[in-house]
Parts: sequence; structure tokens; C-alpha cells
Amino acid sequence: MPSRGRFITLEGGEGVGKSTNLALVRDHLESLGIETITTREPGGTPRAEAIRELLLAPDEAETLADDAELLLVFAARAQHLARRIRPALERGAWVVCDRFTDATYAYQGSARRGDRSAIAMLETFVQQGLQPDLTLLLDMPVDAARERVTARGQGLDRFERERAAFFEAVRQGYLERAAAAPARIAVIDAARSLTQVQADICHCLDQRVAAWRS
Ligand SMILES: Nc1ncnc2c1ncn2[C@@H]1O[C@H](COP(=O)(O)OP(=O)(O)O)[C@@H](O)[C@H]1O
Ligand SMILES: Cc1cn([C@H]2C[C@H](O)[C@@H](COP(=O)(O)OP(=O)(O)O)O2)c(=O)[nH]c1=O
Repeated sequence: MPSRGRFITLEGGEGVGKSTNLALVRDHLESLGIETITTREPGGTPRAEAIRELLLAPDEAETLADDAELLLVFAARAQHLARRIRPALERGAWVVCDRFTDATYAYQGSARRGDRSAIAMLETFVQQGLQPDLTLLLDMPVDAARERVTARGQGLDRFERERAAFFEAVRQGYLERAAAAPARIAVIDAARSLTQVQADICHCLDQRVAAWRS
């Protein structure tokens, strides 16, 4: 029976560099001899990706109710945990996920002003105690991250169409999560060059891997 794999998440607002650094984290872990898979939320399995489409489609004829948004996020997560994340962890692989439940607290909690006790209840029900072992929170000022999203040049999804105050609330929500869980959440200054950001991420990973192996 292999020992359970580790669960690492990448968090932060739009444009901070999560997708860019996901492959780096995987490659770095693989270079240490660790079998690693990458995935993302909302999504990560075909059915969970279908729920992602519902969440990201811009509001046109019908706006998405906040409670429905929260439940869809957790429905996608339940499927992702059952069919992809838990099976990988159980066979001993490490899982690196672009966003997880800290995003729900930041977006549906802080930015949408949702009921935190409802989020906590769903978290307990869906995760059954499973939490990330390490979260890399990529943090940078909202305006600069927004410029990166614009430069990326894709169409804007339902969240990316929100106003600056929404993204500011997301950022503060994440920083509050980090302050409350400093042992799990490492805050990385994502405003710097990619080389500097990646050096920090690798350093952080090396420290954690050494601690987990000792
Ligand atoms: N440290 C960095 N400095 C400058 N540009 C960056 C940096 N990190 C990522 N980018 C660029 O910013 C854009 C957004 O990055 P991305 O990884 O898609 O962010 P996210 O997944 O967090 O939304 C991409 O075009 C990416 O190439
Ligand atoms: C995981 C998760 C994502 N989201 C939102 C945040 C993102 O705007 C959106 C899609 O995530 P993502 O594709 O990671 O956005 P980006 O690459 O632009 O940073 O889903 C939530 O609102 N709650 C959640 O729990």
C-alpha cells in the first residue's frame, strides 16, 4: 500500500500566474522523483468541466443566482474529488490543483458576500476532512494583474467581467485566509518577474518536501 500523496493548491486572483506556474510545480516535483498530476477547479473531470462551463458562461438571458453559483462550485468539487483527486492521492501520486476551496471563500464568501457558515458546511460535507497540505497564494495588486489578463487576449468570462471592487475583495479574502492559516498557505509576491516568482516557488516546495520526508 503506497503512502497517500500530497495535495498542493495554487491560489490567487485572475492573471497572477497560477496556470503559468502549475507546470513548473509539477516539473519540479517530478525532478525530485515524485509522481505528480495537475488539475484545476472548477473542473478537472469531464462532468466537472461541464459544470465549469455553466459557471463561466457570461450572464445573458438569465443571471446566475449566488446560491446556485456556490452549489455548482461544490458540485464540481465533489465530482473532482471522487473521480480524480482522491483516487490519485490514494495510489500515492501528488496532486497539484489550480484553485480549490480557498477560492470559494475568496469569491463566493468575500467578493459575493456569501454566508461563510454555508461555505464551511459544504466544505465539511464534500471534503470529509480533506484539506490541501500546501497552498501557494500568488498575490499582487489587482490593477497589474488585470493588465496581464487583458494582455493574455482571451475573451472575458463571467467572473472576469466583474468590477475592480470585486477583485479587491477577492484579494483581501485570500490574504485573510493566509493570515488565518500561515502554516498551510505560503504567500508569494507574484508582481515580480517570472524568474523571481519561480525561484520562490521552488524554494518553498524544497522546504516542504524536506520537512515531509524527515
Ligand atoms: N511573473 C510574471 N510576470 C509577467 N507576466 C506573467 C508572470 N506570470 C504570468 N505572466 C503572464 O500573465 C498572464 C496571466 O498568467 P496566467 O498564468 O494565465 O494567470 P492565472 O492562471 O493566474 O489567471 C499570462 O499571459 C502569463 O504569461
Ligand atoms: C475554484 C473556484 C473558482 N471560482 C472562479 C474564479 C475564476 O474567476 C473562475 C475560473 O477560474 P480560473 O480559470 O482559474 O481563472 P483565471 O485563470 O482567469 O484566474 O472560477 C470561484 O468563483 N469559486 C471557486 O471555488
